[in-house]
Amino acid sequence: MRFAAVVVGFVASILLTFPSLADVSSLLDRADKIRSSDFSGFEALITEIEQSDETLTPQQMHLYNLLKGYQLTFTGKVDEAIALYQSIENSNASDTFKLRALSSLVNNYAVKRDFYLGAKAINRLFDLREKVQDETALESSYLVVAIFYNQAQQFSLGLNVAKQLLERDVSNRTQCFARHVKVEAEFELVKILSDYQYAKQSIEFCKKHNEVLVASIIIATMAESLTNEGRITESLNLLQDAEKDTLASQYPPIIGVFYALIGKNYLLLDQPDLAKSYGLKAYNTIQNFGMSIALVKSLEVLYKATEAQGDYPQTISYLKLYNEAEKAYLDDKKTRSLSFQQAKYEKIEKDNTIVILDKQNALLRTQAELADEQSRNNRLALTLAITLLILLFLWLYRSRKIQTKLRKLAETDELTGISNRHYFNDRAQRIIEQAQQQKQPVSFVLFDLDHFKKVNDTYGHQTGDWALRKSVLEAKTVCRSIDLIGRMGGEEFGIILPGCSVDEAVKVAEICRVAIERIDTGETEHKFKITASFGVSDASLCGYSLERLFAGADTALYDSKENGRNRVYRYNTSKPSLTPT
Ligand SMILES: Nc1nc2c(ncn2[C@@H]2O[C@H](COP(=O)(O)OP(=O)(O)OP(=O)(O)O)[C@@H](O)[C@H]2O)c(=O)[nH]1
Repeated sequence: MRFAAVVVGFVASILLTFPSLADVSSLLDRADKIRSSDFSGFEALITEIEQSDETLTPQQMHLYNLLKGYQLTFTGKVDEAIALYQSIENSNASDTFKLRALSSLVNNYAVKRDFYLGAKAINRLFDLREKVQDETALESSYLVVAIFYNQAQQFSLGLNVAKQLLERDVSNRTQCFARHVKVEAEFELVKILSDYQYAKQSIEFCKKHNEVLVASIIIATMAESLTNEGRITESLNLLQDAEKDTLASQYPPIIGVFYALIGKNYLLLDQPDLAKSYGLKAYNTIQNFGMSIALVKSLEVLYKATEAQGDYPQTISYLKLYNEAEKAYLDDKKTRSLSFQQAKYEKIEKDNTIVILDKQNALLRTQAELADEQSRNNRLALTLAITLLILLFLWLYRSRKIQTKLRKLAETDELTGISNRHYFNDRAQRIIEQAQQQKQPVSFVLFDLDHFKKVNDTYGHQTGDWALRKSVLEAKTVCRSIDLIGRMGGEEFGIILPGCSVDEAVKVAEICRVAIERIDTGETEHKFKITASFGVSDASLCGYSLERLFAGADTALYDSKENGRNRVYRYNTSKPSLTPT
């Protein structure tokens, strides 16, 4: 309690006046610098800022709010200060500003003795500290936490943070305060200091850097430790040497402790009168300051001194007051510790919940990743299957094409593009069978180019090939789609005409003969005549047999050749069916 107020309230008494400053920004910076060393100057600057016409930027507004909060705390408006700091914490201020606000919040909760909310603010402060680089804000946050821990009776924690702070390159003021926290924590843990040398150095350090009040507090701690060890005279000397400085601080809680400790030492030296006078000094200093350890100590000295003096009525009244003050003090101590523990366990519970949630999230993430992986695998498998299918399809298509090509090659006469004899026979056989089943007529025309050897011999083999292709083309033009034309070999061709009687077939043959006869050979650059001789048979004459139809047509063709060529003969007659035009 005594120290929380010191942190926010200790100021130098020198009042500085400032010349009118150029802009709000420099006013804010100056106010920030002098706030703990010159409170009056600081307040003057705050008033100047408030009266300025300048509009504050958001950053300047955050700094102004921080400083305003400091002013509110110092003037006892702790609740208002807390509300302001909370608004900074929840604003869009930078992390450094937020850390400063949180440090001040912790400090204000300590002043308010609300150790539960203070401990909760410390948890938020720890989270934020990771993100802040500003050394001054960090240093100040460590110091506030260290002091808060001691206030909350968590001396091991206070000692730890003070040690961390002393390892850093901190300001002299912070070092002095951290040294005090360390000495106090060590003392409170075992009630006897182990290192008086360190305590002495700390007193000297703080005095050297004008932190006289903090030096007095360390002196009080050291003196109490000496008293506890039975080193009464040393304790008394230490306290009396520092009495003047301590009185100059005008800070009742520490003056009260000093007097009470001197009184206690006199008690132990069997000097109850002196003990009582210091006990009274202590009591008078502290009695209106509220509950404090100084009050408890002063009443203890008073009831023991009056008891030693034999003034029992006084002893009873002091003892009554002592019991009340001690009970209140112990209750307060217990409450501080419990409040802190409650916040601590709530944090542990929250952290555990976060750990569980994190684990659940990790599990969900793993499941999602697995599902993702599975769907990726499925997609991959599908793509692979589709690719394989496409490849298979392409392969089938290609092999089908090759097969078709091969089959075509096997079925087709290369030179003319019509069916070769083998394929012609196959298909003709089926057409004839079908005609027989349907009792339909079917005819067969066989034709052979005349004196073709002479064409080859006279105009060359290539011209002969041309004549063969051209004759076939002409023959095809007279054929219907259901007719089948094929090359029987050399310059001999056959046509199967399903549904045609021999008379109709003779007419078709005649048209074909005329068409071949009319071929213009000009494009070969040779002028010659192409003619062909025809023999026609049909199923009514030869029966439904390819062999017999062929033989019949061949006989007629022979007759045609024998009787002058370039004519159409039908089987079984001795005269030509039609004469050449
Ligand atoms: N240019 C060419 N000539 C062929 C082809 N196949 C057969 N020949 C020729 O056709 C000619 C057939 O001659 P021949 O059997 O004596 O019959 P022709 O000369 O037509 O006499 P006739 O049939 O009695 O009118 C031969 O000279 C063969 O070499 C071919 O694919 N191309």
